[in-house]
Amino acid sequence: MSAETPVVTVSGLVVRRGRRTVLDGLDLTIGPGVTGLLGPSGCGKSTLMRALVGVQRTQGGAVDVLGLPAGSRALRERIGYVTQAASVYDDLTVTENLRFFARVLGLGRAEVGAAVARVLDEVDLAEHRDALVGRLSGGQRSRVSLAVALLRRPDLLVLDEPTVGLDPVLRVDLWGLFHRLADGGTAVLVSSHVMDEAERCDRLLLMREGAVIADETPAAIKDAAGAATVEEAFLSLVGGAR
Ligand SMILES: Nc1ncnc2c1ncn2[C@@H]1O[C@H](COP(=O)(O)OP(=O)(O)OP(=O)(O)O)[C@@H](O)[C@H]1O
Repeated sequence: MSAETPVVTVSGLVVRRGRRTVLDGLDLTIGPGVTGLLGPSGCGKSTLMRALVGVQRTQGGAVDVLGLPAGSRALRERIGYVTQAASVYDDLTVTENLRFFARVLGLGRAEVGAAVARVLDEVDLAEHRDALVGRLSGGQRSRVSLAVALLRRPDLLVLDEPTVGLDPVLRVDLWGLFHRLADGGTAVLVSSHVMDEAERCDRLLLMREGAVIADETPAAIKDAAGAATVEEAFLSLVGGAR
């Protein structure tokens, strides 16, 4: 996929959840590399991610992913999605979890061993392969969920706040991993409400109340606002929008 081809195109997206219009005519594109989706709690990041992976009912507009409408069957194996909720089994080992999910995801018996070995290596968990997931640290558990999402070598990886609750060292490790995956050709979309993580993204989408208020590299966002940090830039953009 060329650098110019958007991996995701969202046009005029409207999503209501309950009585609230969470996204009201949202337009954006997402390209290759690591894109950060940042904004305050409740601004609609998870809702947008759900729409991209095709699990969110929408009331208008269009979402295209890898050239297909979001939710298309053909996209299932091309998108990896890690939610905030734990999705792996505590009473199974890392390898048992991965082998189980590999089969659920439809990998052939002959492919499972190689796929499990590859993802263990990618998320740097090979030495914990026989540990029960329930005995792992928070950061290691997040990496098991991530490993599950990598089993099918996704073209797009959607990660909803993957660094929540992790200590700074683990967060840095995880961002290193996102960039390695992006270098390998997987477009990575990561949400966070921690503004200092923004600096680690190739590109940022800053959201506020269901709208994108900036869509640029971290450096360009800071330059435009004359700010030293993305957090300062965000606050100045929010101030300007009032
Ligand atoms: N199941 C639901 N039913 C009704 N409203 C919902 C539901 N889930 C979320 N919302 C509302 O939709 C809005 C956007 O929520 P969303 O989870 O997309 O935000 P977010 O930016 O991901 O927040 P956070 O950073 O806290 O995860 C919020 O106002 C929330 O209250």
